[in-house]
Amino acid sequence: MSDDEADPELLALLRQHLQGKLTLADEEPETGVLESAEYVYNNAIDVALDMRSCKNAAAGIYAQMCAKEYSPATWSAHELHPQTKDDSTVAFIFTMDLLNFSFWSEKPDAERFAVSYRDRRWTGYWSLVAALQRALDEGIPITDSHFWQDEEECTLDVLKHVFRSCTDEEMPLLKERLACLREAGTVLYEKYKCNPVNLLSAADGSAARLVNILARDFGCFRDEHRFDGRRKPIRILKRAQIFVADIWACFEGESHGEFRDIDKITMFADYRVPQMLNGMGCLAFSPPLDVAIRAKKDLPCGGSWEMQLRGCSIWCVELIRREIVRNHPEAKVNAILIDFFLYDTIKDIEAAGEESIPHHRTRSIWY
Ligand SMILES: Nc1nc2c(c(CN[C@H]3C=C[C@H](O)[C@@H]3O)cn2[C@@H]2O[C@H](COP(=O)(O)O)[C@@H](O)[C@H]2O)c(=O)[nH]1
Repeated sequence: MSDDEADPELLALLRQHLQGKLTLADEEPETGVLESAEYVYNNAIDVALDMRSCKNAAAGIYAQMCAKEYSPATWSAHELHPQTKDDSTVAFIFTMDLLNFSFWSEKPDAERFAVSYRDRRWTGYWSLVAALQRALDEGIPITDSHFWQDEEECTLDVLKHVFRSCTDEEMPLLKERLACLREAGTVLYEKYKCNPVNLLSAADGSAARLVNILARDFGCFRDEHRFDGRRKPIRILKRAQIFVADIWACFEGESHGEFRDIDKITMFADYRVPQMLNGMGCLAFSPPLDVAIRAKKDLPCGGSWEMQLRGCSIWCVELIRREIVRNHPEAKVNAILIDFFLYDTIKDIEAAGEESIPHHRTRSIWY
């Protein structure tokens, strides 16, 4: 066959494709979060990454993760997380990550919102998990999407009871939490036979596809924002991603937790890990931003400062992950496990009263 004659087989394939008979295998989906994070990093002026500190942090993080044997199994080691591995656990984690936002308080520790459960006083993220477990113990079907839709049963007062505090401070954004449950109940009823397990089936083993399904079908998971005049929204998708990560970790990568592309999940842009990254010298703040954070000023949701904090944190953990993998090609480490480690570590630092800077203050349903 001379050079200018096309391969007959290729021609046949092309003809079939043009006739719509040949559907190329579904492109593996991307979430667009890492692309968004890199864009924010490249256009940030109030948040920067210190590469030397990122390299040093990578070595330290990897050493400590090895010493603590961080793995997906670490997730279930937390006494409040569900221990069974079945459909009810998927419903629990879905409920938890629908409401997994904004626990911070300006009150002193003794007066801040706290949940009393199993003879302990739980604050922050753990107050959410404790309140859900307590509700189930009390026979309230808080993880059942039929309950979320029942406006007679699932009222704001019932939610206030579920999340009742052992102090005078109420859980923040209770009305918004009820709205999240209502919306999720409706979407699950309309599209997923009322069962969050059907979301996993729709994702067909792809973590990225599951994140995209949550962002497409549930407004309360659509953590996307304008930044720096860019037409395409910046995708952060923190609670959609942490839902996938929690399922993956809880089921230790098997059954409901089996995702062939789990490493596409990024760090979860919350208000704790940026605090940790700054404390390690990896994230640097401009003087005005540094002053605002230390003064515990409100950073408006979707504002430039807040978007730079969230986007640069995602990119920072990605660079730390790449540095770890470059030095340890055999490492079973991804952005999820690095993130879980950083969150748990900043919580230990906070418990010891050794934070070097307060976490930033943005009140929102996104994180
Ligand atoms: N980036 C990131 N953000 C996380 C977590 C977790 C808990 N995950 C558990 C599961 C496995 C891990 O080992 C953890 O034990 C909660 N958060 C977020 O933090 C904020 C709560 O802060 P505070 O009020 O101080 O508790 C709030 O936005 C919440 O959504 C995480 O892991 N990563």
